[in-house]
Amino acid sequence: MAYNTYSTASSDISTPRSTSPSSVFSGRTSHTSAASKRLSLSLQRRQSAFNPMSSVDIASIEQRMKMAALDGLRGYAQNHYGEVKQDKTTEYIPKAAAGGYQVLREPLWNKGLSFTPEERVAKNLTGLIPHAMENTDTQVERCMKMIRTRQTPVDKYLYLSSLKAQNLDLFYRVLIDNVRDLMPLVYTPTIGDVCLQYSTLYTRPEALYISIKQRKSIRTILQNWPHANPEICVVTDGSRILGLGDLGVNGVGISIGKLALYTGAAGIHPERTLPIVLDAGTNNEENLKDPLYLGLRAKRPDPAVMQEFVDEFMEAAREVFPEMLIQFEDFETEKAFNYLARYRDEYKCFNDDIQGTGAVVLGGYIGAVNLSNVPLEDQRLVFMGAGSAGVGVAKQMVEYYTRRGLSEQAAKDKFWLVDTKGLVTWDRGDKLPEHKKYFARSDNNGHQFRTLEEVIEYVRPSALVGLTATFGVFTESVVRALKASVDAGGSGRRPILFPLSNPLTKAECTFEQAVQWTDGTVIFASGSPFSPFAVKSGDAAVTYWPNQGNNVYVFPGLGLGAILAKASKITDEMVYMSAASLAECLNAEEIQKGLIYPHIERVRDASLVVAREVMKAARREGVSTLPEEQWVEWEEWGDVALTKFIKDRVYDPLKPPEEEVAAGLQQPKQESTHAAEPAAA
Ligand SMILES: NC(=O)C1=CN([C@@H]2O[C@H](COP(=O)(O)OP(=O)(O)OC[C@H]3O[C@@H](n4cnc5c(N)ncnc54)[C@H](O)[C@@H]3O)[C@@H](O)[C@H]2O)C=CC1
Ligand SMILES: CC(=O)C(=O)O
Ligand SMILES: [Mg+2]
Repeated sequence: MAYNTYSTASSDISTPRSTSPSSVFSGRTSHTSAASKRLSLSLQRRQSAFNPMSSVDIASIEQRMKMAALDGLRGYAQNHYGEVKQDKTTEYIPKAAAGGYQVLREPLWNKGLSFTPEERVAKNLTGLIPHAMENTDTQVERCMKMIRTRQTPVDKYLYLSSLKAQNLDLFYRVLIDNVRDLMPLVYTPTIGDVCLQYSTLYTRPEALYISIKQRKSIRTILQNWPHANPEICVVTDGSRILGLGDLGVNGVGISIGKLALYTGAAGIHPERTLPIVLDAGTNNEENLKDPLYLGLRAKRPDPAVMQEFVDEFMEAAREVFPEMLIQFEDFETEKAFNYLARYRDEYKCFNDDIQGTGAVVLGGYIGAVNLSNVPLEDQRLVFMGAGSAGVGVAKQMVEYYTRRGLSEQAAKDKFWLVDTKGLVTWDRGDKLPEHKKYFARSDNNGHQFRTLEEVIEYVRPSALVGLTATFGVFTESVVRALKASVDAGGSGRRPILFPLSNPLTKAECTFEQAVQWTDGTVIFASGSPFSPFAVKSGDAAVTYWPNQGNNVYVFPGLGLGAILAKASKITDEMVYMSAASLAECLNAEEIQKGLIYPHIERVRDASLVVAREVMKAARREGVSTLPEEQWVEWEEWGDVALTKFIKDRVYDPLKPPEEEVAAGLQQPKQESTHAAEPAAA
């Protein structure tokens, strides 16, 4: 019978997971390998026993789904998928197969328990989900309850990851509304643990995994990505993941985590994000020995070979996705600097660890100087760690000083960089790598300073920045010496102390230590979040507020601004403006609390401001390719119009429209209802 016959072309339909048009790894290419053909045949057999729908109808559904996927028309599929005509000649046609089940399996279409009675009927969902119809708040509450019951941060991450695979809108609503609690799970510190165990935790693909062995197929791999026109890609080679070192392919977790924040913290649609890991092997012996390790079991290649691989990737990425912005993430030091220099003028790309971190720390430093009672011109900064982040931050600060009138040399002279061998000087006897030369000191009169204590005694700094990936290097004696060197200038002067390494296990010191060792005078920012710290004094308690100095305050807004401005590249001015605008983002309550970054709950507000100023910088620099008339119009209306333009484009799922809330049509908290009995099933 015709309805029992499945053509190869329609075989995908037999498994809901792989047929959803925008589910990961379904999509435009047909199965070619023998294994997938076998799988597909067995699925056909299984399905033909279960679903006697005609191959014509199935092909037509598949066609519709593919059209929906290719056009990115989610609404098309949602509105029309349930209307697929059924073959009247068949005795029993599972309606769910003609719509409902697919809708529930597709994370971008699934609305959980908030499908209306009408939708349940139209999409053949009746009975496939529990009877209750719930509003967003109730569903968010359930998720938060589930997260709280999970024992470890990794378990909580896994719950969230599973939610993300099932209902994207709900996942992002939960994340956005609970960012203080959940960002530490989807990002640092938990993402560090997830990366360490990625090969064991793996259940499903979430990224593109491009092995150096497949370098001739990079275009095909990119074309296999199921979503059209990604706007932002975070790519890593896993060689320096947070402060955890070379994790090989397991480092892909950081690309996934950063992109969750592009959506959560800046509102870039999740379908427009693309996580990639370039798998060129690993020098991590533990990974190589792990039978479950998912990456290439080989040592990393020569830098020249790696460079060719990355060259090929960049070319292919531009060819397949010409509009896509590429963020380099967590490449080890030399590669980070080399690739940035090599690609920054030719491609739309930036390096988050060098430029994003530079901007976020400068943004915080501007506020910190105001609080420190040490004038900008008197600040002296010691950096512990002279790698991609350390040098990136110091250079961004030099830019700030020169924009305030200092010569480049005078600005540079404010920085003393320290690495594992001590103060970086020209004459300390080792061959300095290229990136350290800019800040190498020559005014040390032949003296070498091997320990941080010696450097502090010599420099008498007002600020100490840690980017070493080494836990505890800011010891009590170091922090007390910093305080003493600041205090020496007069009362009320406060030390700036930024232990910025991630995850928490790599922080140079804790917040509690910083408060205690400076008698509460510290101005503090760390890479991963610490909790506020309360100290009892008599009957009262004083609460100290830490800051999180993490590039999450910059990269989402920088990326969003560059995308919306249709920038052809990322210029220094755009990066600088992300820092300068971040520094302006504090509200009165944050200033009153003595913060230097907005509360993390306001990261989306900050990203919006950063994106706007980045867009304007792109326009000034002549790299925005938006039509001139558009800019003229915005310039007439000022920031209001540009802000509205950005707001209108950000993804803010399951949020009642502002006008409805204002009109009292949507209460902040609604009672759940039960779905009315469907009129027809
Ligand atoms: N808060 C944030 O937003 C960011 C934090 N980071 C963190 O910064 C850390 C470093 O990152 P990268 O600069 O990219 O790494 P990197 O490997 O390029 O640089 C590390 C530097 O620290 C030095 N170092 C290591 N151990 C040391 C020790 N005991 N004493 C003195 N110097 C020491 C090394 O010599 C090197 O100069 C990582 O933990 C990373 O997670 C990086 C980017 C952003
Ligand atoms: C935050 C970040 O980019 C890092 O630790 O590498
Ligand atoms: Mg990073």
